[in-house]
Amino acid sequence: MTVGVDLVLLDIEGTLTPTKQVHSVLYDYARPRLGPWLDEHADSPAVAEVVARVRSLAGLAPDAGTGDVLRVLHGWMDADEKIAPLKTLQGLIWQRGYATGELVTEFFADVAPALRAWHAAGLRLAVFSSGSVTAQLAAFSRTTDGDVTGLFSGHFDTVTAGPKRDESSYRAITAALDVDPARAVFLTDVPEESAAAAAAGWRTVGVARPGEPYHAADFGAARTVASFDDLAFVPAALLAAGRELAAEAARYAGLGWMPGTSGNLSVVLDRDPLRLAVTASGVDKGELTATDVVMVDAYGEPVSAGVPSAEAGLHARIAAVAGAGAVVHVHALAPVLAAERWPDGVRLSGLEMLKGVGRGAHDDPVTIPVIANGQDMGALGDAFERGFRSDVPALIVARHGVYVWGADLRQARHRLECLEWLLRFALATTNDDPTKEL
Ligand SMILES: CSC[C@@H](O)[C@@H](O)C(=O)COP(=O)(O)O
Ligand SMILES: [Zn+2]
Repeated sequence: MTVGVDLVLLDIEGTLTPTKQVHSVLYDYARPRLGPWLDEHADSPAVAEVVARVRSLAGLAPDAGTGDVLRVLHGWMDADEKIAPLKTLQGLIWQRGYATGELVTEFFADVAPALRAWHAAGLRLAVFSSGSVTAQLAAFSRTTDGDVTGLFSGHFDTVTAGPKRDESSYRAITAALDVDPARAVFLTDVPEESAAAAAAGWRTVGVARPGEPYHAADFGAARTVASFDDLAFVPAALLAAGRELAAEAARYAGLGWMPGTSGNLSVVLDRDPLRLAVTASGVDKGELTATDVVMVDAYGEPVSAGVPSAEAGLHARIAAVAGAGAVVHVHALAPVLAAERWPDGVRLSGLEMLKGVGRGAHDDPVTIPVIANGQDMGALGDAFERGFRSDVPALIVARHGVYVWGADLRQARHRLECLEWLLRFALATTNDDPTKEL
């Protein structure tokens, strides 16, 4: 099932990394270093604050010595208490471990490819872990899959967001990231965390990995997966565009303008950088579903999963040059016949329907440019740009089809329907004298 979301929030332990890694590798690394760290950094304000908070939380005397503080810290660690001053201290120690290369984060094998794919598709990624933000950044800077810090646009811990089983923490994250929780998903292996996020309006997926402590946990109504391979996330806007493109393509197919698998449609998702949602290649455009859509860049190259239309490069060029919000390409017959009759451009005048392609009045003529067909979209794009006029929203590719664009799919459709009518009229009224121009 493909889910449209804008943001993926991730738990770490048991979700991205094996739990044993935290319990044996990281805790074993931190435990013997806690005491020396307190001694070595006694002058550091951060450490002084940690010590003061431990004394107060554990009910120690305000001047209790390092030995007493250390005993409390070790007790919390043994009980796996996620208490903020302990987490802060561990974070500092781990940070040095990652910096020196003594520690390397081991992700589950399915994690890094999924994170990279989601990020490449334009999803925002963020982390919510009981490990401190400092520890999170350090852990992601040195992983079995390299430095992945660049993939994340937000880090939250129990200090910056609140307890992980508390609904308000997820509301705080929603506010901090300025995201609609209905378009955000939280992945965790702990059912209580999943429930708290769901109560705050988030989508949730339970991660029940084989061999992990919560592998048999009950996530209630939430979907559960054993691996990120089972998750298909696409940007919510891409899925919505796919739905719109599929409905639009069905209309054109119904008109007989998309024979076989011909034709393709696109809408602009973003201008900076340019991103378009374009129909998938080689499929019957009358049978498209919302997921038969691919995000492409300014060159028509895919930036999400799937194979985009072979003509995506021309769509992107038209969107960039004309500032169009939607581009449609169909293999209706009239435009191709018209280009055959008037290969230097199809001049149309004296018809009320011209107002449907952006002219001011019936006596405001227009010439639809014609370019030669080819398989190189860069060359087609250059030819389009040479003949481009900002007040002509159409292009005929000889012996191929027509491109029409507009602010959105509806405007492009209205223009295409009117243009197709004009071209049929032009052909029918010049049949006796094919050299005649309207
Ligand atoms: C009948 S095949 C036509 C294609 O070669 C092409 O011109 C077309 O319009 C559809 O290509 P597509 O890659 O499916 O978007
Ligand atoms: Zn085509």
